[in-house]
Amino acid sequence: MALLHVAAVQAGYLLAYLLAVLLLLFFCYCLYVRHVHAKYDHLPGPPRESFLLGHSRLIARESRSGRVVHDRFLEWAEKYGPVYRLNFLHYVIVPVYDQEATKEILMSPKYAKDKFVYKRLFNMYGTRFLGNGLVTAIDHDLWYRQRRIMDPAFSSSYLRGLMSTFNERADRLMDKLAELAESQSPAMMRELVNKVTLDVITKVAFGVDLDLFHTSNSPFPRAIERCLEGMVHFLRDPVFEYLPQNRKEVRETRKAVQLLRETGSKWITERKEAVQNGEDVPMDILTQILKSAEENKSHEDDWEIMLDNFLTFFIAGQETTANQLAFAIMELGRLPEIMAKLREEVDEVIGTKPEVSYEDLGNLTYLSQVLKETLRLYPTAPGTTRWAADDIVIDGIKIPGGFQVVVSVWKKMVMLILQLYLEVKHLVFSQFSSYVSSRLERFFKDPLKFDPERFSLDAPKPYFCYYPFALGPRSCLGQNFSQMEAKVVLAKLVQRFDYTLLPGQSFDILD
Ligand code: HEM
Repeated sequence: MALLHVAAVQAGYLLAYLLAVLLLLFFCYCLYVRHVHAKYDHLPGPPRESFLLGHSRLIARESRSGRVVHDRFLEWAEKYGPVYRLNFLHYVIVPVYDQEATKEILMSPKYAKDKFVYKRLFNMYGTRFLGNGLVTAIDHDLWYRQRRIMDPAFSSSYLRGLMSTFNERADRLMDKLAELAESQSPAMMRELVNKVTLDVITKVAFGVDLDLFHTSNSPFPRAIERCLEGMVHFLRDPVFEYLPQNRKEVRETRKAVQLLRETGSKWITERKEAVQNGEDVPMDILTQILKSAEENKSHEDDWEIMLDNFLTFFIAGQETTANQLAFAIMELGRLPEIMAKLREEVDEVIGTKPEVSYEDLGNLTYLSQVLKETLRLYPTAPGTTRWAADDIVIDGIKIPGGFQVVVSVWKKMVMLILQLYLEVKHLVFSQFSSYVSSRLERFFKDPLKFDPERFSLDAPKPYFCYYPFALGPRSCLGQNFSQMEAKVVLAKLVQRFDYTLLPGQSFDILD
């Protein structure tokens, strides 16, 4: 009994010690956050809602309410100028809308992608998601090796060879639209262009014909949508996954990621076997993904990295172009004069030809302008972020660089030596929103007006304020691919159909 009493007293002391240490650590952390605030509070910015959570609850609220979070960033950019700050714990986010700083940061490999956003996408809700794939790789060497191997699959000579696939997949959409027109049924264009771009990417990237216009139960469109929605909530709302009302969404998102990774595993295995059996395989993205793993033999994680890239192309290569097409179709439906001008060009360049050729693409200049203007108002991948390691001056304001401290504390406690390594990473990162930049009056006059003339050949080129494909070494690898595909689809649509938008629908952007 006495022994038990002693043990209980000792356990009580231990708990008290532990609590005291935890309180001390929390106190030190709060001091640290205070120090970070003091260091960056000379930057203008909206008032913090909370000492520790900074602006994150406001952003999460905005996201949950269904409003476009970027509109809030736009308001702040208009109010606080080309550089301001936002806080979350010990992180400082610095949105940048200064052209020279945009040029310096995005064009230089010195500024790596930041860990706060991109490391977070390594796993989503505990399941490996984009891992160390091309979009999310932070380590320069790992990224560079992959990019160098992937480049040939996006060279102009390779892309030229994809014209027949672009035409053929676009024709499937035209056949479907003809069917709908015949029966006078409405066409849900966002859904339909999604099918085209998914059909295209799976065919040209992985050699698989999903034929979504004739397959009604493919799980892939929904899985991709689920991943993208999940990604938005996961990035914006740190507590999203812990709220009971979100359990179903979290579970479905995990399942969607698993489905895509399992599909990747299956298709990669089949391709590997085909290569081993000496079969002829296309020099497509899947072949390049296998090559990058071969060159990377020392990397124990190569299978997982192949899957990371499989997911990266499956997702990055599809929805962005589909949404660009959907927005372009919407604007053309709303603006008959622009549609008439485009039709004139398409009639002149394509006429009644059944195929759009590679040479035709260069002559469809007004169509290029329409597509560029679409991405100005509706950038379908709205931004990027970079880690600012060193001090930088933006618009005359000095912004101290991020630094990393490693604090080592060791303490003797109840017969145990507890060594506690506490790594406190203080990250400052610059955020570039193409959505905000393109909607600022100081860069684009009358910014909400859809006007393709902004991109006519004799108009001044936007100077580091228009970057729907990002800029510099980490810019979009699929830019030319996507714009060739978009041009073929839109040219064929305009060549073959007149359309009007159904009345009563909303033109609001879904974030
Ligand atoms: C309208 C269509 C598209 C838009 C607006 C777009 C936009 C972007 C943006 C903004 C980035 C930078 C992302 C970041 O920094 O986080 C990016 C990266 C990337 N995109 Fe695209 N993209 C489009 C289509 C495509 C397509 C069709 C593919 C592939 C077939 C693709 C493959 C990639 C890859 C691999 C990267 C990572 C590049 C790197 O870091 O080396 N994209 N894209």
